[in-house]
Amino acid sequence: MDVKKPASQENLNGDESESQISHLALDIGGSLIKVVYFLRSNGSGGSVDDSGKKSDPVLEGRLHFAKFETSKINDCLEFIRSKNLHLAGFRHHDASASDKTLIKATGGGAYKFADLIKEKLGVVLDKEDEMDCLVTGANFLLKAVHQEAFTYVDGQKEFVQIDQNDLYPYLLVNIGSGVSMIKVDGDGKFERISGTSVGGGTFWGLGRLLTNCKSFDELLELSHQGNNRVIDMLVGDIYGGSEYSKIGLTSTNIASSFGKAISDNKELKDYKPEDVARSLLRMISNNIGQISYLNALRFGLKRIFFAGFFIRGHAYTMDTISVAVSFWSKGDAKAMFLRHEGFLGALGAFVSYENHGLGGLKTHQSVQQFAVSKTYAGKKICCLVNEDLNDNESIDFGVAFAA
Ligand SMILES: Nc1ncnc2c1ncn2[C@@H]1O[C@H](COP(=O)(O)OP(=O)(O)O)[C@@H](O)[C@H]1O
Ligand SMILES: CC(C)(COP(=O)(O)O)[C@@H](O)C(=O)NCCC(=O)O
Repeated sequence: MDVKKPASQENLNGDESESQISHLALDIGGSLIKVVYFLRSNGSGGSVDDSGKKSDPVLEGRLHFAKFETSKINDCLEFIRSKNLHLAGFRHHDASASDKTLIKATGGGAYKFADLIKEKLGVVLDKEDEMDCLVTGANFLLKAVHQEAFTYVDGQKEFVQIDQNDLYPYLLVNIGSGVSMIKVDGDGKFERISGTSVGGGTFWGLGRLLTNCKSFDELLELSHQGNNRVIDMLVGDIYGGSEYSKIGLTSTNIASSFGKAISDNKELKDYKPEDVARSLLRMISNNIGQISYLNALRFGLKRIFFAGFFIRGHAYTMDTISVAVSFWSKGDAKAMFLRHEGFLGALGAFVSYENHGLGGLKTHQSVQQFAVSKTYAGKKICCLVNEDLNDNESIDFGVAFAA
């Protein structure tokens, strides 16, 4: 596709000045809309010539992350409009009117809400395949961002050093509303090998019905305080307090999630919402961990990276998934998590701007000791991330406009 200069460099009047805005990418999922946008630092980069090429190849700035509930898409569109981010797209050569500004977008909502977004923001969504974007985003993070992946064992988070020459193959498990399991063999080389509809949407949907929680965070917080043993039937409950060691089950292993509810002669109201939330979270996390391991086993994959906003960096979720993977693999396989867990698709869509000649990505960091220099998608990327990144709000970045 031929590209004119970025629309962001024309007629901006809003919050973010013309000199600051670069690209915007969206991932509109079943539950959440993920927004990634780049704001360049004041004064960074050089001038843009008539053909849209930058004389200085690198713009320095920050990559920002935001998310909104998909059901509140209007809030998201208002956010984009208030920051004038919608002007940060690109245009076809033949575009004559402003409604031809294109914004990279992925996820089912890129189809579902295309007309609404065109009507409200006057931009056209340039759709990228969701699985492509998840893999591109994962590879990008794993290769270019320092301390992105970590294990979570016995309450301890440990960052994993990624050896770029020994990254593939791996299993990517994206736990969004539903769950996709993707075998990744390289940049752009992958196969979606499995999935399950019992995912984040199930936890939030069932949890809402069972506990009357008003928000996902409330449900998660509630689960933190609960005790699943009140509702789950343990091996010991069946075996009179004993373990069933012959088949590797301890007395405290869950024999049947929610199983106690069949014999307790209780109504839902007799259970504490926190115990229900805990059992539900454990059941779903455990199930995903187990299915993931079985799929890893099918293809002999040792590394499993879990992503998606279901995880939310939540200790109990990560612990349950880790234990499930470790239990079923007898310690052979390891669950790993990503700091930017929910933004893989949006990052993948962002990275795809470079396929249109609109700026290869160069990430870079100002703290020299954490500098890494990677080849990503055939391009050299130097990446640095602020060590003070604590709530995944931004990464220091450089964007190079195509030569
Ligand atoms: N604020 C939130 N509102 C709703 N769901 C949330 C929230 N935070 C985390 N979640 C969880 O994350 C899931 C969505 O994850 P995500 O990776 O964004 O998938 P999708 O692309 O399907 O929206 C939800 O189903 C829910 O389990
Ligand atoms: C259809 C989806 C790819 C959509 O992605 P999402 O919005 O859930 O992130 C995902 O929900 C999924 O993989 N569901 C599982 C379907 C299945 O394999 O049974």
